[in-house]
Amino acid sequence: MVDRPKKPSALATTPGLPPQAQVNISHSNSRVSAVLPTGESVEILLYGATIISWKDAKGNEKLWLSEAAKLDGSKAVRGGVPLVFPVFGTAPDHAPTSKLPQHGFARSSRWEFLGKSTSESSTLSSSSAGDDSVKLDFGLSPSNLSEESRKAWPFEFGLIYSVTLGRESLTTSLVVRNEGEKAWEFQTLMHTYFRIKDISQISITGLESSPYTDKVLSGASFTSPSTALTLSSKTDRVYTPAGGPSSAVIIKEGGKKKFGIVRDNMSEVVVWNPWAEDARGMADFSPNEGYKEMLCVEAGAVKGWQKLEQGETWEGGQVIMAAN
Ligand SMILES: O=P(O)(O)OC[C@H]1O[C@H](O)[C@H](O)[C@@H](O)[C@@H]1O
Repeated sequence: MVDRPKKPSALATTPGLPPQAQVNISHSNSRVSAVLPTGESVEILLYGATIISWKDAKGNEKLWLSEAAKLDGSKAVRGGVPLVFPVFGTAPDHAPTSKLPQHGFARSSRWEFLGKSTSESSTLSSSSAGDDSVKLDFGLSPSNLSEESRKAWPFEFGLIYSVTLGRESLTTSLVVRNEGEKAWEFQTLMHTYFRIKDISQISITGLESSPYTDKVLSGASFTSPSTALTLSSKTDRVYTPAGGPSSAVIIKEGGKKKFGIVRDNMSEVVVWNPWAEDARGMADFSPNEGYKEMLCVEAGAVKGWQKLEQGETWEGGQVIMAAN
């Protein structure tokens, strides 16, 4: 063998290049995951562009995912962050969306992965700074829909859903565009299942003195008290926070801040926990006692309808901050 004393010792790495976010496509091209150089990670199913995992640098999972969730594209995912579009729940009285299944088709259609972009920390001078965040873009258009969904909602649209993993935050944002000539209306919601330790220790602030409808009480309207919200039975409420469409909602556990949610152009916040009986009634909800370890706080635009004329665009989203 020829001796090469000056042989490069590490062809695989480029000296001087700061650490990069890693993006992987796996499970026969059906999942996209990203890991920051500091260890935070996110995993997204192309089915529904559903975020199924978000972990901090220590590997602690922030989202609740049912042990019986279907991850094979046969059913909307029970857990993580399913995306609701173009209807929240069902809307039998709204003719254009009346034929759609509960929560629409976005969570049960296969999206396209459009690619990633990264951004570095603000300490630009430091050459050792690595990627501080990674943004993954997903797209959905009529050509991705099943024939059934196409028939049920025959409008021309384009969606771009961006999931940005940061050091301490996860940002989800949606751009909705009317690509056709006819105007149409939609609702949307980011159905986040937060992982918690004990529902009895949870309090939520940011929803005080705010109008809400209670789906447990046949959609009756109320104004919430000026105190934090706690949960002790089945809860399914649609709040319009008095602080406006970008006011923060804070989830505390045992009095300590656990998550903060800041919305952009999302006027409503849905709070849902099925509690014991309904959890048992859902075939894909496991374990039965899992309702104690999850809480859905969902940012959405779900009261009334967002109307888009030809060529118009709507944009909205949320930033979720996780405390350690
Ligand atoms: O069972 P799903 O279709 O996933 O819906 C789960 C829940 O979503 C939202 O939180 C609604 O407000 C609830 O009424 C519904 O039960």
